[in-house]
Amino acid sequence: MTSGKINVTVENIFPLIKKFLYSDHEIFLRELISNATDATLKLKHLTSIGEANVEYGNPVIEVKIDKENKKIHIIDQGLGMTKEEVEKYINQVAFSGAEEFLEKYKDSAKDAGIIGHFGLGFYSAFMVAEKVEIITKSYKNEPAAHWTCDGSPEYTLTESDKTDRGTEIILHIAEDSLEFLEEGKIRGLLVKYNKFMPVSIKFGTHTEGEGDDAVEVDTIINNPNPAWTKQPSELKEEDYTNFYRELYPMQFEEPLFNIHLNVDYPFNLTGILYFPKLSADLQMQKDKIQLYQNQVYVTDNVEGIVPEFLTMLKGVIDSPDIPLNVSRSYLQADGNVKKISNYITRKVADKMKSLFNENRADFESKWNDIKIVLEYGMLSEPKFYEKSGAFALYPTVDGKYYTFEELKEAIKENQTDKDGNLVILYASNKDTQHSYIASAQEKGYQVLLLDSPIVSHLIQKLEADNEKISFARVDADHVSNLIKKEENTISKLSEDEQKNLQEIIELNVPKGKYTVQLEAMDSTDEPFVITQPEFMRRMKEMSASGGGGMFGMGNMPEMYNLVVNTNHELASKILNNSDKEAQESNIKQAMDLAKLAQGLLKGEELTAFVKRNFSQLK
Ligand SMILES: Nc1ncnc2c1ncn2[C@@H]1O[C@H](COP(=O)(O)OP(=O)(O)OP(=O)(O)O)[C@@H](O)[C@H]1O
Repeated sequence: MTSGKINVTVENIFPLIKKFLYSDHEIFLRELISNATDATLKLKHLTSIGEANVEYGNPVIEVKIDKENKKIHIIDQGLGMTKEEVEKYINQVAFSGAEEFLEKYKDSAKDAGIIGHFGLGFYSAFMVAEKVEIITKSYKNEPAAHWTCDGSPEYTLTESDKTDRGTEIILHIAEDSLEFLEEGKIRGLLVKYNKFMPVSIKFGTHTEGEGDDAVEVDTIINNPNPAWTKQPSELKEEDYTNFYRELYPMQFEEPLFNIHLNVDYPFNLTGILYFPKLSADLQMQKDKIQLYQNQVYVTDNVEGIVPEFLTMLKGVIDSPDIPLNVSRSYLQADGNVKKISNYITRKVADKMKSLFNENRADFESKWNDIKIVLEYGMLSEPKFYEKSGAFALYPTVDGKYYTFEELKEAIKENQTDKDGNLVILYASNKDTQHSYIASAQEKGYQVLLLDSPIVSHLIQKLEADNEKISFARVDADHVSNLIKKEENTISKLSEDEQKNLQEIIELNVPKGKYTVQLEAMDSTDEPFVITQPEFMRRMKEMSASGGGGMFGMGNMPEMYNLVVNTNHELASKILNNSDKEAQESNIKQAMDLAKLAQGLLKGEELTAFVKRNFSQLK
């Protein structure tokens, strides 16, 4: 028997491990199963190249709970270790690794985000165990070894009579970790971390068949060959949907699209991303992409790895090339991570383009469910924006879908103003802006329906990037002014009359809230229209949905213009009415109708309006 002192300078490392890793005790199981998997795959490799002269067979990793004796066993059929190897890999190397880890991450260790990702390996067993045994037999023809350590730096190492190849780790669970002896707890951890590990993991047995045919079979926790490890050519659409179910058993909605990621140079990355139907609560949606390294689950927080706009997607990314033992800010500066992020962005753009080209009608039908992600991408990733011209859609209120180029072509004849600017009209709500949409359509204008919360930012960007193009919401001005065609129509009223009319109306309209603006328009255009100037409204919206440079704008009061058509009969009628009361009531009625069309007539005012109009019916 050998006994000795593990070579460490930190006097007693285990309490430290416990303390630092407090919040993530559960990772011990992932670490030990990873080691068992590595040992199994290494043996597979050795047998395949003829270095190990043993039968690889169909190895299984078994996890067993012995509740009575407070023990957990993790048993593999991998390559095992000789006594010398235990000495070398467990006593010396691994321990120095743990020590180095503590030295390096002492200060930042409180950042659980880092700590959980650090493969502390074998020694994480001491987070839950007061004593750990390793009984291991190498594939080489040598006696088995038995290592025991009780959490102090002392260990013993003897020979063992184990005859079958592989390693058994026995954890004597500490009093403060007895929860890990619960079957449900362990099953939960196995499903969380090991659901897709490449070697079968057995946890207990269950009965299959009934009556005389009933047999007891091993319960295998994982799917060792998940869809993302296969080639896209091997998979049918149905396989992708099935894998989505496997990933999110509680999710009942079908995904809209999937994107298979598969690259091995200059970095290694596989995965499948899904576009889900987005719920209104975008925050809830985040962090649903799972990150794996060689089929071992690492985290579902992919911030910094996946471009921000894609964090609303679901699915799996598997890459051994993402450094996880670093802080998030460092991650963003890492060259590989940057490349991975760019690759994913490009793949998503390419996929959108091919979906658009292959089946435009289908793509259009899904546009409303995916536009937020794509519009967000256009705003935040210049590369994505460049490519978006090929698939980004601009729907009209009538359900037609244009690309930006098509749109420009379709409207250039009728919607170019006298200065040569192309004016794109849009509405954000078909119902509340109905009367404005109708007026615009009467003039033969196309009206887009742009209703996502970040659209004001996108419009701003499109205007900045395209010369002589501007966007105006249909209620931004009187329809005759939205797209100014020729010099103003001549006013029927003289300048004095106009001045007079302005005063009369201003007297009857709440001060500060509305700016009265007289305009000479077609006599058939509406007499009173309330508009909301585009610029102020857009800045306010941008500020509300979060955006730099608009600081404070969100708090500005709503600003409206009251546009009065001086060529409409009503203007003359008001002006020439000598009965003050009748004049007032004409203005009041016209004003209320204008408010009604803009959705501003509410509450008490609305009640009074209804009452007044009923009484006029009498
Ligand atoms: N089940 C096992 N079978 C065979 N060898 C093992 C087993 N578990 C651990 N080892 C050996 O012990 C070494 C140390 O393991 P440990 O988990 O501490 O570190 P690691 O696996 O090398 O790295 P990591 O910190 O990423 O887990 C391994 O490299 C391996 O050689």
